[in-house]
Amino acid sequence: MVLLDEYQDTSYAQTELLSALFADGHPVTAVGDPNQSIYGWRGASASGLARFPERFRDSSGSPAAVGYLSTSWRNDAAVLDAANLVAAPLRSESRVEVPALVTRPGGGVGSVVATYAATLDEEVAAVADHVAARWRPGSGRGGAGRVTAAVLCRARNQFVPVETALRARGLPVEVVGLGGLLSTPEVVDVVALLEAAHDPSRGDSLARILTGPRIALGPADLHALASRAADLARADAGRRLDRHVTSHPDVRTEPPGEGAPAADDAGGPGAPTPVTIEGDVVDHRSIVDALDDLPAPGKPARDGRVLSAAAHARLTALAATLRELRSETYLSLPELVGQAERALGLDIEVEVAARLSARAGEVVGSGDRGRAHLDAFADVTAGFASHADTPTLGAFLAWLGAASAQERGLDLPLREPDPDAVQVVTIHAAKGLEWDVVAVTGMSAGVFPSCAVGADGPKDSGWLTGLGVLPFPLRGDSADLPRLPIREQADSKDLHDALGTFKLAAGEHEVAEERRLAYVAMTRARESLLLAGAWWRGGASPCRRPRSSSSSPRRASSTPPAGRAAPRTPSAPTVRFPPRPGPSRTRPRARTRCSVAPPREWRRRPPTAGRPIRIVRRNPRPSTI
Ligand SMILES: Nc1ncnc2c1ncn2[C@@H]1O[C@H](COP(=O)(O)OP(=O)(O)OP(=O)(O)O)[C@@H](O)[C@H]1O
Repeated sequence: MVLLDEYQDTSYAQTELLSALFADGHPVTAVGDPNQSIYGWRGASASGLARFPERFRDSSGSPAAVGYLSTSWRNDAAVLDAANLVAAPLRSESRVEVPALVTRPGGGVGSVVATYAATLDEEVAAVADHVAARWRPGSGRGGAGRVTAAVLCRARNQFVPVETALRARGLPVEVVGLGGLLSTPEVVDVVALLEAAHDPSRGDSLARILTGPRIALGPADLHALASRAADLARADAGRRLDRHVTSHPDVRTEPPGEGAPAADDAGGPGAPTPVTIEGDVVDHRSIVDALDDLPAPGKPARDGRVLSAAAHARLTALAATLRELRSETYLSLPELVGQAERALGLDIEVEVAARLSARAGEVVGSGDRGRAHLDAFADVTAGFASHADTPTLGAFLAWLGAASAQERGLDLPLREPDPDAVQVVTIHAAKGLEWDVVAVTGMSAGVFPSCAVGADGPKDSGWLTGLGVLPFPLRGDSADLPRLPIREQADSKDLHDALGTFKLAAGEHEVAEERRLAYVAMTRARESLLLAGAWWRGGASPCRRPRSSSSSPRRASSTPPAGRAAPRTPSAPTVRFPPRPGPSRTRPRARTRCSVAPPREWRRRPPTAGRPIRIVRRNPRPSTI
């Protein structure tokens, strides 16, 4: 018997493979929820479940039998109501019947709270306050009294403000997933040191170490180091030019003196120094080179800047550390990472932070999480070393760079979440997990849902732009995807119209994917769910005009397909948003007229302006939350 779990995340190619293996009447059971299909961007086909009975017929040749697991054993009533409300359009448009989930017998009432703040800072503050008021660590055997909590983010760039706000309230925080791990301070330092050791052009990585607590260079010393790099570059250029012009009579040389590179850089006292053009030397040497070739103590650079004695001593020690790391490339990757950790003194630092936190009764530095971050990174390193074809430092750093840059692809949970820490996690990485208290952040139009919204509704370019998307006509599940019938258009006007129609359909497709993501996020909560957004968010163009609710007629249609039962009307929670900031309110830090809209396309009913927070249901029984 073969059990295929999370079948909604299966791609067309995987279905073909599985069907080649097992579709000959072999007993196969697939379990999945099309409303939780959140990997469409990497080829998963939400309609795969609908095709399963036909593809995997039983031994008698009949389509596979379908059964329903419609009881939610996790979510309390209010949480489930809200999740069902968000999923209602998905159910009505789905090719496979998906009954709304019902609460378990004797399930709790639960609560759903929505808050819409003026700014991002206020939003994360509200989230942190909400979590701090409910989260409790386990006490005694078996973690009695424990209330688990997590903050779910649509994108990793939301992690830092959330984590900062949680830590400010003394909460232990665990950032889940590789992407999150790479943003923890300890791991950032280790990676920066390795990058500086591996690649002399990574002045940016070295700057992180130089300005961190260990080296702590001030602006004047940083400037002096940059001047040293410039001097080295000039000396390089001079040497190159010198070689080049030995037979060129037009190039003038001048004796060393005021304005010349340091003598030790230019071939010794008395050596002629060619005149070079300033623009030629820019960026030829980085501060990594300068660190490797420090001037003598107290010796000024050509522009007169000089490293302080303390800075010179610390930089000399750091240069020795980098040289040592470079000379240890014969070590295995995990050993090299361990060396970098010790070279930075992180092993001692995290231990001290843990002990100070325990003694003070509040979180100092990374509290007791620093060691866990470093251990998790050691696991990642070991995993890479054992699986990669070329487990070199360069390959590892390139892979980490891709993990940082990719918003979703590599963001997998690395280990079981710590039950006594508040998790900060992307929604994709939260799939399959559950907590007593869940806060979903960034629920502002353009952030979550992340689709662009035009005057006619959500729009998306689908496969038309960007090389990362396979053209829909080439996909095996193209029948389930928006079509662009280019060949059927008679003229450019028709083609233009067809493009517009395609972009709207692709926008709807995108909204459906975001809606499934919201459904996944909301169903992670057992008892308490907070939905949070903000009118004004950071970023270059943070403002959008608020849109009317369910503005797209196509999406607003809740008529079920012919022959299918109408979905159960959910007992919709009423959530109100605060009134849109009036013209007298200006965006903090940047004066703009417009504002961010709440995710109205997720709701059937227009919100009524009013109080910012409404408790959906009150829990009449005593609760730990
Ligand atoms: N029959 C049951 N009785 C009591 N609790 C149950 C039962 N089945 C599942 N649960 C609990 O309900 C929760 C959800 O179960 P499970 O994780 O198996 O569901 P799921 O469908 O895989 O969830 P999802 O796909 O949404 O992550 C878990 O805490 C599990 O222990």
